[in-house]
Amino acid sequence: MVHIDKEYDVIAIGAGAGMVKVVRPAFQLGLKAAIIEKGRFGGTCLNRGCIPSKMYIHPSSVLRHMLPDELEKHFITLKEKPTIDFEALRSYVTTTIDGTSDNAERSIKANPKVDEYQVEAKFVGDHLLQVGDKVIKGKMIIIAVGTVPQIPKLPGLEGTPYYTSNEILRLEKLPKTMITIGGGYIACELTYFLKTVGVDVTQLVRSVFIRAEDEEIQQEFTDVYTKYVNCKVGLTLKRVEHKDGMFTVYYTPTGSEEEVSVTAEALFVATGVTPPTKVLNLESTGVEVDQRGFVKTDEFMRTTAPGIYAIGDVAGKWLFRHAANRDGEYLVEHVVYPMSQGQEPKFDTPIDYHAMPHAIFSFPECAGVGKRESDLVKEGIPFVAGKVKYHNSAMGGEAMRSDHGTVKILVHKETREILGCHMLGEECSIMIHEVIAIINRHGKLEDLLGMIHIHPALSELVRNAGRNARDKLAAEGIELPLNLRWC
Ligand SMILES: Cc1cc2nc3c(=O)[nH]c(=O)nc-3n(C[C@H](O)[C@H](O)[C@H](O)COP(=O)(O)OP(=O)(O)OC[C@H]3O[C@@H](n4cnc5c(N)ncnc54)[C@H](O)[C@@H]3O)c2cc1C
Ligand SMILES: NC(=O)c1ccc[n+]([C@@H]2O[C@H](COP(=O)([O-])OP(=O)(O)OC[C@H]3O[C@@H](n4cnc5c(N)ncnc54)[C@H](O)[C@@H]3O)[C@@H](O)[C@H]2O)c1
Repeated sequence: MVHIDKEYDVIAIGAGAGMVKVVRPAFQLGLKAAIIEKGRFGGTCLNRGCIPSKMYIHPSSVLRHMLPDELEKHFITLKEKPTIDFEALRSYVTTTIDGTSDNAERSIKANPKVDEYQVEAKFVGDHLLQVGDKVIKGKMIIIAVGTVPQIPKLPGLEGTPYYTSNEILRLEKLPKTMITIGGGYIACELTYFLKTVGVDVTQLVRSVFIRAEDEEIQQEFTDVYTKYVNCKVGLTLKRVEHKDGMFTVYYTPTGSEEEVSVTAEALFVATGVTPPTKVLNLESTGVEVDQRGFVKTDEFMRTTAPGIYAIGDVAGKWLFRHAANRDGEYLVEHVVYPMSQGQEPKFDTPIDYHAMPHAIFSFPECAGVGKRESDLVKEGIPFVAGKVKYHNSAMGGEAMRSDHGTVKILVHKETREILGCHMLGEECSIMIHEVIAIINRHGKLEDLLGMIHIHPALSELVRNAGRNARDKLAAEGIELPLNLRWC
């Protein structure tokens, strides 16, 4: 018989979304709650993810706008080459994120309504967790342990001082030269930042960039990105050598047997993420994981063990902070709040991810929501794709003089429901939001075109893509409601 030191209504493992989105509302609703966190409060997003990366990327974008080509376009000359004080920026980033994390932890420590265990948790039974020398029990347990960098089995790599995003976001000094491995979100965002602040980077991409993106956007991203960053695309990595402080990565280009290599001072490995579920000792519970170690959950975030839930990255569905947040909000509405009222969980409406958006904060920037063109083709849904280029708008063209950028909007041919939208170009992570609102409400083309768009804001591009979809519907002889024809 296991001795139980303390019992709770709600316990979350992981102080990212688990803390802010579940444990905090739980104790605010009067439930007995505990948080277990082995590292810093705030999880990946605050300490080594979204926040520090954007704190580096934004100044990089300011600097990129000062590149001679950009300035000449707007008839500006700069007498001296702009430089970035990396040490000052690094210090600002580190102090800000560490301060926010420390404050969050301090406020939890000072709060008598919640217990904090600063250890690595592991299960010792379905509702039992070992936290240091104590065993605690939770009626409801939320696994919110996120993901960690995944390292490929590449001969010669293990034991070398390569960087992952964790180290890149804490760099004390910029390397002069660097090799990046990977073509996903992390590789493209952080390599963009490093290249812009002056690191001579070569990026090695196995097959394609940002593979989950709508194909057309992916192609334009590749065209623009590879003009900005030196990339080798389409290859098989062979091995890594670390000698005299230098990394050499050997690879064969696709279709060739000949081994080639690239050498640099630093190596950045950005080849995906993996869930840290092995240490959780899930074998002592009924919680099952899939082949990659992600916790299996249903559409109510229930694991295969009653009363145990998984949210965020570890559930392997959507690996975004805004997704983890929504998972937490859903659990509070459907399980935590009813529990605080002495009621059973409400498993009536599954979580709705159909309007899950994303953005890639690289150069170029991309954003999307809903179905891709290839999804609609595969699903046999009749649609038209309304498209517009940035330069075909007053702001994107005449004012900003954009040489790239697209907005594409996918509309159901019969119902005119907006099914997806994909963008590439300046500020598209902001522009996408009007379409998120429409898709979220299963809105139609007339909902977009009926809105008055501010002239000549960049958002007119979204409307113009909608107009293009309308014209395509009309060209196919599809009868349109009167209010659509002149918008
Ligand atoms: C470089 C980078 C940039 C990113 N940029 C963005 C972005 O711009 N926008 C976006 O939406 N997403 C971004 N992401 C992804 C985002 O960070 C994650 O989707 C999000 O943080 C997941 O939240 P989570 O709560 O599921 O897990 P996490 O935030 O990872 O939190 C999990 C916590 O659990 C703790 N933990 C793990 N195992 C245990 C254990 N056994 N016991 C106790 N504690 C444990 C960890 O220490 C961690 O603090 C980025 C990620 C990276 C790496
Ligand atoms: N802006 C954002 O929202 C944002 C930013 C960063 C990260 N994230 C999240 O973090 C997750 C992880 O990002 P990521 O970039 O690590 O993963 P990813 O899955 O986006 O990209 C991984 C890349 O590594 C490559 N790769 C994998 N194994 C390889 C191997 N053995 N050899 C060569 N290349 C290999 C893949 O082909 C791919 O290009 C993303 O899925 C995303 O959801 C989001």
